[in-house]
Amino acid sequence: MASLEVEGVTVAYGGNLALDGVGITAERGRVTGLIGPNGAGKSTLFDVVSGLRRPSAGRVLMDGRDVTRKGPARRARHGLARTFQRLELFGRLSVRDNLLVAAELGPGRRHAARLVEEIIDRIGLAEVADVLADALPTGVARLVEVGRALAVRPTLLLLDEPAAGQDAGETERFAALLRSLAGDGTAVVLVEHDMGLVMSVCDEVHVLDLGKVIAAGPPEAVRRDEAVLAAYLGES
Ligand SMILES: Nc1ncnc2c1ncn2[C@@H]1O[C@H](COP(=O)(O)OP(=O)(O)OP(=O)(O)O)[C@@H](O)[C@H]1O
Repeated sequence: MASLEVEGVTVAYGGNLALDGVGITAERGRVTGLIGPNGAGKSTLFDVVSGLRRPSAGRVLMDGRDVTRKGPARRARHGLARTFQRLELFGRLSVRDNLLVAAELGPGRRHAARLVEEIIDRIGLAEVADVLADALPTGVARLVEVGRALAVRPTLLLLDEPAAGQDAGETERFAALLRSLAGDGTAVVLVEHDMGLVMSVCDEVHVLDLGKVIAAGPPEAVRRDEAVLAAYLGES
């Protein structure tokens, strides 16, 4: 059973259809890419999956259970965590405390301090653990967001442009982290504009354009798909 199933999801902003009958799935142990030109509907789909926006049609299932009418807190308790395209860290807290706040809310709360140190090691944040989040370069702040999402021990992890602002070395380490999270059995869904990263880490890619899924499959098939090439060529 898929960790995440989205079926026929439609969202309109006024008269503009941001999502039009969208269906995607994500499995545990796999990295699923969600790509598409600017304005395709990727962040809106994350909002629907995480419970921040109610679709006008369609369903969201987590581990086979219909959560379409459940709020974000219920979905989080069921194992969902996400990061945001716009950074949402507590700027006046250190990196360690940002992680701790999340860990104390999650299923690992009784061992929160230890869990946080494990995440700091795993993501390579030891050097900045005591730095205030406001003082971090964007690429590092995005890693801290990922760390904060991990602090609730998610089974379904939605990452919205996590590699933006990272240099080539950071992106390479980040790719290894994504593979290792999938290796732990997490279902990772990745929205990302860095095509090199998407193509190298994803097991499967779904392509959105103007609110519709125009292609889905293994990265090497999707990158040759004519509808996908046309959608990206049309991007100004
Ligand atoms: N709050 C909103 N009110 C009205 N329209 C919105 C709102 N949020 C998004 N939209 C519109 O919905 C469509 C999908 O936007 P969305 O942000 O989901 O796309 P995206 O694929 O995440 O884009 P990007 O890659 O630029 O982040 C776009 O046409 C956008 O202008």
